[in-house]
Amino acid sequence: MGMDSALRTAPRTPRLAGLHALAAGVDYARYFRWRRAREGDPFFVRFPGLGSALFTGTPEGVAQVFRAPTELLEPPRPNPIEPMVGTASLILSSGARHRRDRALLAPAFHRTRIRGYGRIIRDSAVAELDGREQAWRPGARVNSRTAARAITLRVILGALFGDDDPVRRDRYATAVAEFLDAFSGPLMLVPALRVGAFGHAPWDRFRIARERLDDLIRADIARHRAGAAGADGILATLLATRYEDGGALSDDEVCEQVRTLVVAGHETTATSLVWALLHLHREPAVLDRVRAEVRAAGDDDPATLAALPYLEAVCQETLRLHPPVPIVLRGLTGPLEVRGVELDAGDTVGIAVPLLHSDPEVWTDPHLFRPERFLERRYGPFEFAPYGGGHRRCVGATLADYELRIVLGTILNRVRLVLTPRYARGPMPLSVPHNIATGPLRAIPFDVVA
Ligand code: HEM
Repeated sequence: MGMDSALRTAPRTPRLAGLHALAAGVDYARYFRWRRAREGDPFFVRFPGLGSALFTGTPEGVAQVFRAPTELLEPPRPNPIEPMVGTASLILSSGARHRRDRALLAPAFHRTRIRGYGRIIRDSAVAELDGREQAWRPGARVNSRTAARAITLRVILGALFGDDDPVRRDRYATAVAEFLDAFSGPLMLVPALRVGAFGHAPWDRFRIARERLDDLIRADIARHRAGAAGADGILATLLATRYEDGGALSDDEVCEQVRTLVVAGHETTATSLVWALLHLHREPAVLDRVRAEVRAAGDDDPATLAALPYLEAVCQETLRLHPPVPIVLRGLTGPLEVRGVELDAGDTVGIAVPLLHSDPEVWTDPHLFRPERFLERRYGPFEFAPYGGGHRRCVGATLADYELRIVLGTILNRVRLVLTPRYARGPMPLSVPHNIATGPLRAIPFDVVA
């Protein structure tokens, strides 16, 4: 049975599909909960212009998808983020090509290499706290989104290029911000809008911003090829590695992989830092406990911070309640059954991560921020999946985990913050899509008190 014949509970008319898409766009987590409450799991969601997907958010359904034979699963097409990352990107390649490129990229993200990035991560956090005309001095108000983005961009650039050149950093910061801002929600979800209009359409602005970023990346590739750059970064590894048949990535392919890593490795981690800081400063008992653990560790040695169990639990609980990538999609190349629904080649299946992370069968008081749960029990890969799963699980997961703990630990060690009253006590802000990741609707301000 193909997807259409199984569409028993899906919105059927374009008008309804549009309303559903709107509801999902305004508050996707609530929309998912509403569908689960109304129809159970799994259910279909139709995105105008992008097609339908069967969504599941139960460990059983997730296991069926992540355990399916790899040749059955590929990235869905058309893909909302294709213009951002490009078709050569690891995120969008499939089959033998994906296997080959993943094998090429994975060593740069291996546990042993990640430890080497610890110093870059700590220094990036310290530079943000100490630099920029003492933006974090007592009495100052800090925009946590801007600060977190500055730190995570610095980390990924340091990991990519193996050094920290302030001129290049500034150029990239501007180009990446323009690029991300130019890729609006409508451009992502409505492919029909991806047309130019003599340089004035949103699509034109996006392409110009992408070209600007690519110019910077191509200049760095040329510098590396000419031997004028360090050999420690991920870029050097990408350029030096050869496939089994002796072939190598072309400059254009390297450019798309680098653009992918900048985009995938920057906003996701930044948004998690903001949510973690927000929760900690709304929950004094949790903040006290994690700060005591960090202080007792004595200094901000990166490896020590990364190994603190309660700090790790805080980061995991943040990723549970606010998975930055709330939807993980697969296009099918053949038949697959997901919780009793038979899907076929050409169909799309999705994991609704917020549902999985709030499944009452798995999580006690799922709506509460309670890091202790991660110390009391181990959760399996089909219960807790902020990094997706199977053969396409996030290649940067180890780096991201390491980065979250070190940056958060460094901030907690060095400054005392308070939330403005609106965020200290008011309702939690809505989570909305920002480019490749989701994050709080508004920037969350903190006052520095010491
Ligand atoms: C908190 C931070 C992060 C989160 C929550 C996150 C989440 C994800 C998720 C859910 C996927 C899709 C997995 C799937 O389809 O099963 C993914 C893929 C990916 N992520 Fe991350 N990510 C994070 C940080 C990073 C970082 C730091 C990098 C690199 C520097 C990175 C690079 C990638 C790449 C290249 C893929 C595509 C992997 C593939 O298709 O083989 N991510 N990420």
